[in-house]
Amino acid sequence: MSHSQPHTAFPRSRPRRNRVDGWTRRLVAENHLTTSDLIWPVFVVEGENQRQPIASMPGVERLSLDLLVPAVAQARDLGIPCVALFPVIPVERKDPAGSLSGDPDNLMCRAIRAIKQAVPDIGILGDVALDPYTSHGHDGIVRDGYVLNEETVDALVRQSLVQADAGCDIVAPSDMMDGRIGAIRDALEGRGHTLTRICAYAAKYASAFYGPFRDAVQTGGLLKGDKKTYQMDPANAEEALREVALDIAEGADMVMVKPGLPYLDIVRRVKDGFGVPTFAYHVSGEYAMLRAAGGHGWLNYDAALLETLLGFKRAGADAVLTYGAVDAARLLRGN
Ligand SMILES: NCc1[nH]cc(CCC(=O)O)c1CC(=O)O
Ligand SMILES: [Mg+2]
Repeated sequence: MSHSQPHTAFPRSRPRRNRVDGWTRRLVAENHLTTSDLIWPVFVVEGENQRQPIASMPGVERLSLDLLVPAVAQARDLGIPCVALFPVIPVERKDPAGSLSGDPDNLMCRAIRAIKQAVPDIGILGDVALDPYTSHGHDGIVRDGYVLNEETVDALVRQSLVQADAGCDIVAPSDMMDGRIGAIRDALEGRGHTLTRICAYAAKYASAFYGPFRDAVQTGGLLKGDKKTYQMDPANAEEALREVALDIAEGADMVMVKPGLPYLDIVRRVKDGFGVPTFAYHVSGEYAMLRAAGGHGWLNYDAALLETLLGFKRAGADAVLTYGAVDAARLLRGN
């Protein structure tokens, strides 16, 4: 390309030179998004041949085990390294203590075993929290309106052990109780699960962006009040670093920041400050916003999704949980 220049006052530095064609842009790209950066969250329901759409999450479905297993195999074929499992528990199986969470034959454990048997080469991240199982929708055992810490940790330990026994590769406590990482780590070691990884939702904020997820797992209607006595205040950043430091000291192998886009500053500070594997959760409300705008033709969903995910990488995330993982993997592979 040649353009005539006025011989006065031309810029010697032209950053646009490195943007002039596709191959140069590729050559100088600082960050890359690959299928290896994706964790795909999926919702599991009881029954057979169940494929239930979720109104607030277009493109996402609750799947029964018989349909989940081939979907996970497809994700594996697309190069996605890991799936995150979330069970949808019928309301009549819920109780105030979330007892079903510790049952070795609950839906979650059956899903883990079925996937491990049929698709052994994909990682399974099992969410550890009581909210799918409690009749009040809180992530713990409630007394006098307060979620009890130690009683809840005991339940989370049981839940982690049944999931690890079922073959879960990564247990991921998303509850924000204090001290649970250490308790779970000790229990896993005590049971010989020395290689089970713990991904700590270390900096999880009390967020409005979880709305569609609560539709998906049908806890929204049950939940009274909010989760502000255990999930973090969106105003705080230094506190997130203290939370991460605690979870690493207690034995976490990976840490999660959640939600994603409004908290990219936290992702960057965690990565720079600790250098540990750092994941970010592009949560249901963030996904719903892209889908809604895309559905109206107000933006291009595919392009906005890839740009969003690359933004997570640029902020320092090693992997991103996103409901758009399969879409992104297809786009990255050009099919
Ligand atoms: N243990 C609860 C849990 N695990 C994952 C999400 C939200 C994920 C999303 O919005 O995509 C939540 C919601 C909550 O804290 O109420
Ligand atoms: Mg904590």
